[in-house]
Amino acid sequence: MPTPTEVSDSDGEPPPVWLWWLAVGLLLLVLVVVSYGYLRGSFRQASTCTIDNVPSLDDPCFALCLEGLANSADTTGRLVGFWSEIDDVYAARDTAMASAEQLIQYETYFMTPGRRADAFAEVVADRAMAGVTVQLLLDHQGTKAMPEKYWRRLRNVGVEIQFFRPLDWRAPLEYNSRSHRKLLIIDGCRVFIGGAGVSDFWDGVAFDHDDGPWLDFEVAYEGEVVSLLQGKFLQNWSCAGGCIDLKQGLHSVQKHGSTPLYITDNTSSLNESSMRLLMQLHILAAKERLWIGSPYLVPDDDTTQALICACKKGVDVRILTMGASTDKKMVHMASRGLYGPLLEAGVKICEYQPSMMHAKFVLVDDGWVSTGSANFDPRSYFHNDELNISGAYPELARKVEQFFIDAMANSYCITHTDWQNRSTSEKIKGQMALLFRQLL
Ligand SMILES: O=P(O)(O)OC[C@H](O)CO
Repeated sequence: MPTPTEVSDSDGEPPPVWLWWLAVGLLLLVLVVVSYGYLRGSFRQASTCTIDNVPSLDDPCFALCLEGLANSADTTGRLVGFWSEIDDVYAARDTAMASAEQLIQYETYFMTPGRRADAFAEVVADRAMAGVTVQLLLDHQGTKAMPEKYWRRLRNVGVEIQFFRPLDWRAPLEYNSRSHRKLLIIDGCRVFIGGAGVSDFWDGVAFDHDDGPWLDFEVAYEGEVVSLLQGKFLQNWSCAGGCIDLKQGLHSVQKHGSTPLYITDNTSSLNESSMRLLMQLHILAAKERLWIGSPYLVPDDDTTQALICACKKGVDVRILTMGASTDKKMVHMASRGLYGPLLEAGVKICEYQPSMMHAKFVLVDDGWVSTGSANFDPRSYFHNDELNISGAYPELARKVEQFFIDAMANSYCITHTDWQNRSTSEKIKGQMALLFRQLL
């Protein structure tokens, strides 16, 4: 029988040094991630947003609520285009840019190298060489995959380029707040607003299960709304270091033939959110129908309660969102973790199957519609700069309605039983992702 000393000698080999380093490295990594989450407010108690007695959409007080509560600008505009096939979206933008005579202003979040970025470069370079002022305002994080030589080539032909909020070591946490807007303005008189970045991702090439073009759409307006959006563009352009030259913009445009519209923009703030108030007002004003499109769906508790409340009132509440085709699996897991109470209350949640669903919209009752860059998640509510245009616009509502119906035909609507029976690993992943809910 071995003595205690003999046992200790044979089993007590110290772990190899590399294992210690690995453990220390992992510990540090966890510390950095948790500290980052902590400093960004990931574990904070989310501020509440409960609203009672929301006026109906046809009550003039609803518009006042948008203006006063959700900081929305009251304007007018005419719908001049709607595209829901991704080739058509890029073709419409490229054609409009190619026709510009004085000024192209473009603010976007996401770009990657590829044929879409090449086509974009070709058209803006061509216009710049023809003497058109081209101002590109690019989110630094969302466009970081683009090589420096791409921008150099554009700058060399006179394109003005500013990056929104590059990493600054003196304020590194600000890097979390991005410009998520997608805004193309042509000659100060036509604006394009929609979900698509400038990337081959939208052709469905980048991820597993992504077998077709992404589902998205683009809307174009003319009228006074363009001047106000130019102002929004110039605010961020100036913040990013660009000069505001009013010689070429902010034309006063006739209101004749236009429809009232409301522009809601959101800037980063952990305490308040115009976008959340906008969405909450829409949800609570609905009487018959509330159809929502959002790829990233991480509703806070008050939004969930408002959706449940709408269901209880008899409103037809349906949400179209992404399924297994996703560029952000963690967000999808977090979303699914939150489906339960909504499904139980009767909210229809349908995941688009053929490819990534990326459109962002809210359709309320017969003719009210809101479209733009905002998702239903804390990132759009509290961290990013966003832009949505809303209003009673039956012509646009019909188009978004058809888009929604077509998408639903290719979606799987999850039942409460499906949700309860999801795998243990999905439940665990969902809970892990939700630890960082406020940052998603
Ligand atoms: O952030 P979104 O909604 O513009 O989506 C961009 C995607 O993350 C690109 O992968």
